[in-house]
Amino acid sequence: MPEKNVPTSPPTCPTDLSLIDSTYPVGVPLTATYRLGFAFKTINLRLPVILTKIIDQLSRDKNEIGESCGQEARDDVKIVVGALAKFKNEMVTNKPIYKTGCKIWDSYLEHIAQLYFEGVVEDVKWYFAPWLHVECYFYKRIHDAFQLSNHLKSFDPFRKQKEDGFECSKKSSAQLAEYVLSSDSSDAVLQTLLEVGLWGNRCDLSLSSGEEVSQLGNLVDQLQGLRNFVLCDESANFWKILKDAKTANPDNPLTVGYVLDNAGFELFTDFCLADKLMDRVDRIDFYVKTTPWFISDALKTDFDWLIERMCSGDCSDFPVLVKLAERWKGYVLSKRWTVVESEFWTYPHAYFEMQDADPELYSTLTKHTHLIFKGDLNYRKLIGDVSWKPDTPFKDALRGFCPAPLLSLRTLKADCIAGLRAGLAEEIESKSQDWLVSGEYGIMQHAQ
Ligand SMILES: O=P(O)(O)OC[C@H]1O[C@](O)(CO)[C@@H](O)[C@@H]1O
Ligand SMILES: [Mn+2]
Repeated sequence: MPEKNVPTSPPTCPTDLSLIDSTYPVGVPLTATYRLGFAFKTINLRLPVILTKIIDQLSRDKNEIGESCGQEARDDVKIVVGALAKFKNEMVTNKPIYKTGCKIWDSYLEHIAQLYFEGVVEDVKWYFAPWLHVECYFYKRIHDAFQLSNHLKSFDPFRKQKEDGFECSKKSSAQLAEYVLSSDSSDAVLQTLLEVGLWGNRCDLSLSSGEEVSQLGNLVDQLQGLRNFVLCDESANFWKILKDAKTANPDNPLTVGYVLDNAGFELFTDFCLADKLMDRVDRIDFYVKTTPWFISDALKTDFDWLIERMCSGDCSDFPVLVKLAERWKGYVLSKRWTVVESEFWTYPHAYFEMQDADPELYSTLTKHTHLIFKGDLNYRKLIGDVSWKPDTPFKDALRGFCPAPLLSLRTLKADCIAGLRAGLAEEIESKSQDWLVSGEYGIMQHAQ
């Protein structure tokens, strides 16, 4: 690991509430301290908007919630809204990141305080703490507000947006389904679906603060035009490892650990890729979150909903969707597709910390022939949300995390990146100033 690129010493996080009018220096965890970084924009603008939307939506829907969950649930709405409003005030006034009473979170907070704030927990504040920690804490606190209620503990404030995300992309989904059903399992088709999976990641709802993002048009037809926007394509290693593993041990079951990101259209693209992958591997384990996360992230309920929805009368206009979903149901029933829930994905930890924080999950991941990590947040956690020099080797940025060979498919929506060839970042920057956060560019990076 080249010492010069690794942020061994913590950044100086000013505790005098002064922000810095620049973007991040090299080698520090991203924080909102730097006014010109995307972290600042997120904490200053995007997160308050997301929270306000939840509060408004709950207030608007309280009668409906009362009708479907009972009068007491209607009263619960008031409790949750009160807690969220108080929480919003903490955030916008840069209060400390308070303890939550949850051991794993509280000790992580102490760890952050030790690393960056000389152990003073009260100094870990919204604008000065590492962005990754703060943004994860944001969703944890939203979830905690619902835990104060009696009847809304498992209420998902983002469910409707996630479902709408798929509904609005139905036509494109049907075109993709047609492609999947009518094509063979050649290398070219599999590569096409890998790229489809990559670009499916443009459809997250967090970047848009919850505004509808749908796929329009036939994604397969759009791939040619999108190829110039792939900044790093190491996907050949993925296919090679699967092939070599089969040749070396034809009787050993091959499995892929597929760490999902967003529900809705992105999940649909993941299923299309997984469908064709079944000709190469024996089993795919899909890793999902356990609580509503970054608006559109997939839960087990979203996984099940999508397949059910496709089989239901609501998709009868698109028989290809029904047909494909029947096949996917079969994979689930035969356990060739499994859903694995783990709380670790909703911890604030970067992945280089997984082995200590959740040795069991780490060891489960080591058993896969290959791993796929979808999306921007997974990428941020892979490289520790650090402002690496963009040509830092991806493997170095992982800081030892590599439980099995892994492929990251990510469209760029946060200002951290590693693994680019020297000079490329500058080239792209001269064409598009917001290339790191616009979601226009993508990477397929591999490590083993
Ligand atoms: O769904 P993804 O691809 O992980 O994206 C999540 C989004 O949330 C962010 O973490 C910022 O809110 C960005 O990194 C990204 O825009
Ligand atoms: Mn997401």
